[in-house]
Amino acid sequence: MSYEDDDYHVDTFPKEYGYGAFDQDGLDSTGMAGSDADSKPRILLMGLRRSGKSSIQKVVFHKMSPNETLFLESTSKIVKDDINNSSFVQFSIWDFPGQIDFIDPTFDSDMIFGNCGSLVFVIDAKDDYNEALTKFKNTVIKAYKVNPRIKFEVFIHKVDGISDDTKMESQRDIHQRASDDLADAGLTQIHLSFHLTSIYDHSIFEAFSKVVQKLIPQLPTLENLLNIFISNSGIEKAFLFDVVSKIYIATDCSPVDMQSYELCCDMIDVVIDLSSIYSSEEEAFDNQSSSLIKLNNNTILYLREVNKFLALVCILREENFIRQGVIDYNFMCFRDAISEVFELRMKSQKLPTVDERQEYIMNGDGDSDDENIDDDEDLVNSRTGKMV
Ligand SMILES: Nc1nc2c(ncn2[C@@H]2O[C@H](COP(=O)(O)OP(=O)(O)OP(=O)(O)O)[C@@H](O)[C@H]2O)c(=O)[nH]1
Repeated sequence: MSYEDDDYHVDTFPKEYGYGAFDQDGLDSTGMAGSDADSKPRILLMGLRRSGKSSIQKVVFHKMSPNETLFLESTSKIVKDDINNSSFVQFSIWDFPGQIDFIDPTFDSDMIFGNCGSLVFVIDAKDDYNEALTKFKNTVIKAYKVNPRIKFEVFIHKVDGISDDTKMESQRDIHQRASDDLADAGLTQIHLSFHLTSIYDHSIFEAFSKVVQKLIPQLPTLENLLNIFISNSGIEKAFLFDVVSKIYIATDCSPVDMQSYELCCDMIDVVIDLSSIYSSEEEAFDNQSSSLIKLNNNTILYLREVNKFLALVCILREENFIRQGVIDYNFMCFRDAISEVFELRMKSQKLPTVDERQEYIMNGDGDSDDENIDDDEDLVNSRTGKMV
């Protein structure tokens, strides 16, 4: 099967329940892009050949089953993919061919890195990573020079089948060597984030959740809302999910444990699967979507639709569910607040063009974000004040 094929198998989601056709607006190696994608923050997927970049993008955003990535062909040109599922989650992912040479003077680094939100560098943990680290260093130096606001994320990838000790040792070694290389280049101030990932489990979704969250300016507002919602409703943990990709765009401040996250992901799969098989409605997920699953350990999973793209999935003790009326009422307040944060964002959001962003970076101007955050705080206070 070719990478360019449209009819790759879709895992558990109905095919039409996705982000639409895979946008193959190919870019040439000098990076000329379509104008629409210029306005959205970019996530760049970079790394050596066969490190797993295309597989990650296909599995997380296009529901390809991990086994099918074995048949992906090598990427020969930059491929961009617009993710437009909601006002909160809007970005474009650019998948770079492994062989691209960032040091080549014909590579238009201003254009590529200018509007870049995150640079995800994928390192194959099962391979010798010396060459990958050299490429990583050169890429970071170049990218940072153009745009110091880029978030650098390192995926230590393909860690399936590797023991926990070896994983930790690889992470420690890669972290140390990458930081030393950058320090030698005089870049001690750059913050790198490391994630152990595999497409064969939920780790890739978890890692991508964290990457995407850093690009959502309203994250503190969403977290704040979730904190107040769970503490008023007797809930242990709540995730605000992007339903299509199953990445969580926000959660409350209690630590995330992988098992809880996996349970919530599985619940979304169950709801969408059952709904698409048995529902008479056209959409598998709509404003009536909700579900309750009782586990055999006194725990309840409770899912509610927030809007067309987002679902809130909560984990709570069975005895706290006696107050379902309170939970539902608080949820309504929460949902209203979310939709108002949306509207505020829509109003204030005129995404800057690449040139404006360049100017913004050079001037170090950050006032508009601060104003938006103040507006969001007022909103949180007014809405959560109504919760019981
Ligand atoms: N075991 C394992 N294999 C993986 C994982 N992710 C990707 N692969 C495999 O790695 C191989 C290369 O994956 P690609 O996604 O084509 O790699 P790429 O980085 O896009 O490669 P180029 O397009 O050549 O730059 C495929 O056979 C995938 O099945 C993973 O998490 N675990």
